[in-house]
Amino acid sequence: MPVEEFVAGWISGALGLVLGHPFDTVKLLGFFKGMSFPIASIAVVNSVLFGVYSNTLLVLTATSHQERRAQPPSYTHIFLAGCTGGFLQAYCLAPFDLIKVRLQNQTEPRAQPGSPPPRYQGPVHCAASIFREEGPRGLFRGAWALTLRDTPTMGIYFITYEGLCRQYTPEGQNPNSATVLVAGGFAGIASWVAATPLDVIKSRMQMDGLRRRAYQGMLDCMVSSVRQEGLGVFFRGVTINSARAFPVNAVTFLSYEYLLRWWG
Ligand SMILES: C[N+](C)(C)CCCC[C@H](N)C(=O)O
Repeated sequence: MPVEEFVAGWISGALGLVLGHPFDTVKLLGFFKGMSFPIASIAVVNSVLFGVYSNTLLVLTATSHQERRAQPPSYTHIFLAGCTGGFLQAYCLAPFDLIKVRLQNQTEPRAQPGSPPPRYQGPVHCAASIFREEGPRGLFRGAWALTLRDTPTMGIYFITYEGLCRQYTPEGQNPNSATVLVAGGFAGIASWVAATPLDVIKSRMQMDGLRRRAYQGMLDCMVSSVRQEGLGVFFRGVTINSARAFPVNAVTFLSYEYLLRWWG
């Protein structure tokens, strides 16, 4: 099984993430607060995404990464491989994402002296507390919403990337850097716009129970969010998600493409 894609996915994901982190934390105090944890987690998550994507294409089309420029896979195959990658990476991402959301949501108390100390002291403490209080399943709170968010939208991600690259590249050639950056950036925006409604629900499920409110499940969370806040709730954060998505995914795809080219 080719492993280059796993390694390239890891490195490129980490590079993209450094760029995106300030956007992730923009509502909060310190911009680069908690950077080492996401870097460590992206190692697993992005390499699963790109590794599974590429190996699924290998199974579906019997072409390796190197052969795919000359024999481009169909969009159906690209979509299916993207969904498969998205599905599996969501499962790996779930505990990391839960911890990220929990930690980011407790940043405010720092500002007020005399307020109670934050519940979690850091990522390891957060994971350990959840594990102790709720067992291993607690670490997968919101995982279903996350999987639903990422499976189709990762298909959209790769289709947009490939589609734009093909549009602006002469047949049989590799896309140039400008094309890769723009296609990667728009792939990020397209998939994040589509992912935002379930992203909102996912984050609410992950915070559920901590601040009194307890949802019965994902559907209940959707219905009560819409009842209280209207349909606009599904687009909460869409602008910041898109602003973040462009640079993050431009850099991710650029480094991914070039690492694979260097390695032959
Ligand atoms: C599927 N979904 C839209 C959620 C993510 C697509 C892009 C993934 C990338 N690591 C990023 O963080 O932007």
